[in-house]
Amino acid sequence: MKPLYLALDFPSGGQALSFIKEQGLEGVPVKVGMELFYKEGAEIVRVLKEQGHAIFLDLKLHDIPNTVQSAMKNLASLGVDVVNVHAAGGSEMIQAAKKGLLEGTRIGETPPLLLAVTQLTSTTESMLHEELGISLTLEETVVNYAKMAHRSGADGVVCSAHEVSAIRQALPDSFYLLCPGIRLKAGPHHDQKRVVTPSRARELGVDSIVVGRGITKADKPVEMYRLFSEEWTYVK
Ligand SMILES: O=c1ccn([C@@H]2O[C@H](COP(=O)(O)O)[C@@H](O)[C@H]2O)c(=O)[nH]1
Repeated sequence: MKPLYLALDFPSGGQALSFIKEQGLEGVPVKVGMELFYKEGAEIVRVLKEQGHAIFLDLKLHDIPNTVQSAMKNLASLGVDVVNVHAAGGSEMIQAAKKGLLEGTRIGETPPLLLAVTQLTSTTESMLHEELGISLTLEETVVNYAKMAHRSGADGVVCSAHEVSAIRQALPDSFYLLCPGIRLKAGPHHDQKRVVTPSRARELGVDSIVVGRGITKADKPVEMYRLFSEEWTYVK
């Protein structure tokens, strides 16, 4: 199965849960990010799990290895499906994240997938060079991060679909590629810079996509959900 994670970027759990109910989106895979988690904490994860949603907990940990290991141990105990760290934290931090996840997973359960964020989909080539002082190209940077994450025990990376072909050439197909920055052809890009359509992401071999505002801010969210998911899962 190749999930489309609906990004629940809402100010409160009440708003997120009402949205799901009003739009009839009970049970769809969801992404809980910083906005919702920092407001509601683990309780929102418990409620969504109880309602049958697969959960990508997108907190993008980035700290010293010891702190990340302990934090991941706690996150694993929530029973979520996917978690992530910033690849920029380095190999020792990613290994520690993996260790924490294994420590926190209950016996008999599967640990969450561990993904490393390469370069945010809001980053451009010029930001990389001029603001972050990185002289490699964006694609080279993403592929380097992906290789390092793979060596360090991550199950995959978060990247833009723009870099998927280059990563697939460098690493085994089993390496999981999750892509935000997904927009319909005519949709607004908001703050995203490296965007692709759901059908292009599918053609490129992306494993899962994240869609937020294209659905949650639409006039008719459930119709947009249907458009995004049909374009994503369409089989000729
Ligand atoms: O590189 C990244 C990593 C994470 N995200 C998250 O995905 C969603 C995208 O939301 P849209 O409204 O569809 O733009 C959002 O929650 C981000 O925090 C990302 O966009 N890019």
